[in-house]
Amino acid sequence: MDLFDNLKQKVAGANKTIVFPEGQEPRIFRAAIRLKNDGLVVPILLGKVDEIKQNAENEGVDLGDIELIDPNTYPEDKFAEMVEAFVERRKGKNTKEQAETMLRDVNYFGTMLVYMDKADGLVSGAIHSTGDTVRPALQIIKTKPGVSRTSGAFVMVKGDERYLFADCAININPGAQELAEIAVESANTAKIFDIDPQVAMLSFSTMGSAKSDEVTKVQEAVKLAKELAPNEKIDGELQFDAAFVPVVAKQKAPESEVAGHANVFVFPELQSGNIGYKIAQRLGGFEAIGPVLQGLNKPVSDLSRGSVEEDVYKVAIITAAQALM
Ligand SMILES: CC(C)(COP(=O)(O)OP(=O)(O)OC[C@H]1O[C@@H](n2cnc3c(N)ncnc32)[C@H](O)[C@@H]1OP(=O)(O)O)[C@@H](O)C(=O)NCCC(=O)NCCS
Ligand SMILES: CC(=O)OP(=O)(O)O
Repeated sequence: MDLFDNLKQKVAGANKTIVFPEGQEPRIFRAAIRLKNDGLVVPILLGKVDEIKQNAENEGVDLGDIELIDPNTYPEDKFAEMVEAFVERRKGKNTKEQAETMLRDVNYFGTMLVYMDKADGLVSGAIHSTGDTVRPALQIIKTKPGVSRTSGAFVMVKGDERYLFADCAININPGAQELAEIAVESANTAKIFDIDPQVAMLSFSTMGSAKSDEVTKVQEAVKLAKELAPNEKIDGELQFDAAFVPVVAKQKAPESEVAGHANVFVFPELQSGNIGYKIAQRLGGFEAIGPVLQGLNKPVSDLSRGSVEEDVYKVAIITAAQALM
């Protein structure tokens, strides 16, 4: 079955509420209306209500009874409750005065709706940078027990081919422990997409063919990942060709059970991860859906600012599916 038909079946009728902080943006409200009409999620749009309505009218879109919330005109008693919950969660890191300012920001406000169980997930980043989109989630939603760093995965789709790439979005230069966690979380994320994970930890070296601190980091991460998840198929360090091409794998890594047929690719740091996914997308013709944030207590998804309505639609479906887990 098509990947998204399968995910749609999972979320249909579950009525998961997804908050979209960039409600005035046509790609967002168009996707939100489709998601609502298709019975896949219950959307909430944030922003200046008049602006959202005007933009929708300009685009010839009927918003119907979709919920619109402006953080600046949110009822005072509810806002005070949110401020209190935020200050409590931040445990002395932000004052009440800071909270009152921060929570007028749509990303902080939307993230608090998720934290306070008024929404099941959040999708943002069509206009905002990744930092502005995810920082509230890192500070408020936080990582699950046993996970120290959240990371961002893309599901890469072309025809029947599907792969998972990570971390393409968050950790600029992860250490070995963080990289190991990214590998384990990526294996878990792959299962959402019915990928039976075979995780390759990528490098410019295959099984010791080069020596450098960068390679040693990946080797250590492989060892730690195998200890963290002994039942997962995780191996490395592998160059991409050794990870992906059976004939190259035979030559470079004949002992590896992952080499030659990896489907989850863990990049050694963010430069290669972000560049790598965009090359596969723009030159390789793969659809890149994400980044899906892994390892958070509740689902929050970033979008590339280059995303189109269809990407928003699909990322929201994934976010709703994560909320069901
Ligand atoms: C994600 C990112 C914005 C966080 O940077 P930052 O806000 O400067 O982070 P800080 O170190 O100030 O940490 C802010 C909070 O987030 C937490 N945090 C930071 N990175 C985290 C991670 N990967 N996982 C979990 N928590 C994290 C910190 O612990 C801190 O929490 P606290 O306020 O409760 O103490 C930064 O790592 C970044 O810019 N990454 C690259 C994003 C990007 O441009 N990607 C390419 C496009 S997708
Ligand atoms: C994921 C990503 O690269 O996001 P953006 O294109 O918005 O920087």
